[in-house]
Amino acid sequence: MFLYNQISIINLWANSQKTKDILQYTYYLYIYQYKSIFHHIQDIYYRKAKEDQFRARSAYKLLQIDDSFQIFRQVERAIDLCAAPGSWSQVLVKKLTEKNYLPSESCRIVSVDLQEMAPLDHVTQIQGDITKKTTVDEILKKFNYQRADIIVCDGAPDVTGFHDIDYYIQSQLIVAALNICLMTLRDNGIFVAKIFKGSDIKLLYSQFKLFFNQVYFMKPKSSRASSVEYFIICLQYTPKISTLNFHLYTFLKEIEQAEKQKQQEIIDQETEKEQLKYYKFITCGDLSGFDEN
Ligand SMILES: C[S@@+](CC[C@H](N)C(=O)[O-])C[C@H]1O[C@@H](n2cnc3c(N)ncnc32)[C@H](O)[C@@H]1O
Repeated sequence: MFLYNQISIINLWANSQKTKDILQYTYYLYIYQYKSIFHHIQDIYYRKAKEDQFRARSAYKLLQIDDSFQIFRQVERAIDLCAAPGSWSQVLVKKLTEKNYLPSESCRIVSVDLQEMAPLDHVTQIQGDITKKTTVDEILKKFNYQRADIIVCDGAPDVTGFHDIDYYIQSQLIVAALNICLMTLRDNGIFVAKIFKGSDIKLLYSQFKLFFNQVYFMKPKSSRASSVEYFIICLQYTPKISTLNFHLYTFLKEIEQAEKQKQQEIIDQETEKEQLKYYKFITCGDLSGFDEN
């Protein structure tokens, strides 16, 4: 009886604990939703984007970068990397239209993203990964092998919450974007990309300085103060050295890969040989009646 009472008290306590947990969870969910709705209502750029029919408030970041650096002064062909949902592409369309470079029969804006993006007039879309060489080939094909005047990249990985991993993936996107520049950007072209605060700014500066005459960092005022994002703005691309560097880099990489492959083949052959080795069968146990020959 005593034991039964104890069990029912524990059950009662556990049930009340569960209800408490559920109530607490619902409360947090409610606060979270309320906060994010409130955040949007408060956010002037969110409202402005709705009014100006931009697909995302990020459009203003690119517009503000342009206000400071006049990045669209001589732009006829543009590449938007990591473009979805497409507000930067909308800015590109707007800027090229102002200069009467659009509409045109030939392709002038190419946008790439892993995700499918709703169609946009004057924008040629590629659904692909910017870290893949095939994507670069596709971009070049769309431009009929002509080079771009500007490349923008607002790439951001799906944040895992593990800072090191997030920074690493973000930096890989920048490396991929830079590789695309090396293969598709014209002499004196412009490159703009999102970076994360906490990235090694000095290192980034010196690396990009190898390829561009001018390198700047900026946080547009439409970028939330709480966000870790910054932008790198690179002007006057100087392909002479960089293309050579890049070819040298790919050449060395190819050699490295070929060597790795060769080593792997040798290892595979060795293992296969080991496995095929003939082992003499030795019987064990009572061998008194056994004649080997
Ligand atoms: C912040 S959003 C870009 C917003 C966009 N600039 C705009 O204004 O609408 C980041 C995008 O990066 C894309 N992305 C992340 N990794 C990528 C990759 N490896 N290749 C292509 N796109 C990638 C994501 O799919 C996502 O749509």
